[in-house]
Amino acid sequence: MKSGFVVPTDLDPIERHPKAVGPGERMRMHNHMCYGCGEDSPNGLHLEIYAGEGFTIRASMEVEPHFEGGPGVLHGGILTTAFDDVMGMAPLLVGPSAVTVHLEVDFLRPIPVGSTLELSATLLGRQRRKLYTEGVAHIGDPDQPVAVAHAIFVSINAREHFAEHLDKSQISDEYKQRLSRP
Ligand SMILES: CCCCCCCCCCCC(=O)SCCNC(=O)CCNC(=O)[C@H](O)C(C)(C)COP(=O)(O)OP(=O)(O)OC[C@H]1O[C@@H](n2cnc3c(N)ncnc32)[C@H](O)[C@@H]1OP(=O)(O)O
Repeated sequence: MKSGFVVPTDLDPIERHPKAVGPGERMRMHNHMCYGCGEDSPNGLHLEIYAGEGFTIRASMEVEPHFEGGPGVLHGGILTTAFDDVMGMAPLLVGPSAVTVHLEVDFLRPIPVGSTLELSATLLGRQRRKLYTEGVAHIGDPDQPVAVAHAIFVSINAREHFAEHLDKSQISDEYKQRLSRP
């Protein structure tokens, strides 16, 4: 497999945040209108995302007919979105809100409509504000991945990062209230 993703060798130590969701528990929804995991997003993926052991995250996704790209198979962009969201939860195990700055996917096998896609993500390490993650997807045999992803997230101050665009949110009032809390 080819990949341009390089994890630095001089990583900062990481430890699970004391307030992070425990292994086996569902990750707290960061935005109920999120296209990936928001339960109120009308056309979203509705991913249910769980914390795993250590620095891992997992989720399942039913490959619905309206996720089709090529005939009978999952659209690659939908898979990429699912990876983005599941891997984007990994930084929350160690604390910070973080946004994607880089995401790459190796598509290994077609994923048929009607299958159940199992996604997992691992936080590989941290260097300053950068959080390095790996994602794996399979549809049955965990030893036969159908796709592998690598991404870098950068931690942010959510209040400052989203301030300029908050008015465009479908739930701007809720967010203004949330982000104004000390
Ligand atoms: C409400 C809760 C939500 C919680 C969210 C929970 C889950 C959400 C899941 C979905 C996630 C998304 O889709 S997020 C949406 C898509 N992403 C975005 O919109 C992000 C757009 N980008 C940005 O706004 C900006 O690039 C920032 C703020 C992330 C970073 O800008 P900055 O603050 O000026 O920082 P900067 O110095 O440039 O970068 C910091 C470090 O990252 C490195 N870096 C920067 N870009 C890259 C890159 N493309 N590839 C590699 N490395 C990079 C820099 O070299 C530097 O490393 P060094 O000098 O330390 O070595």
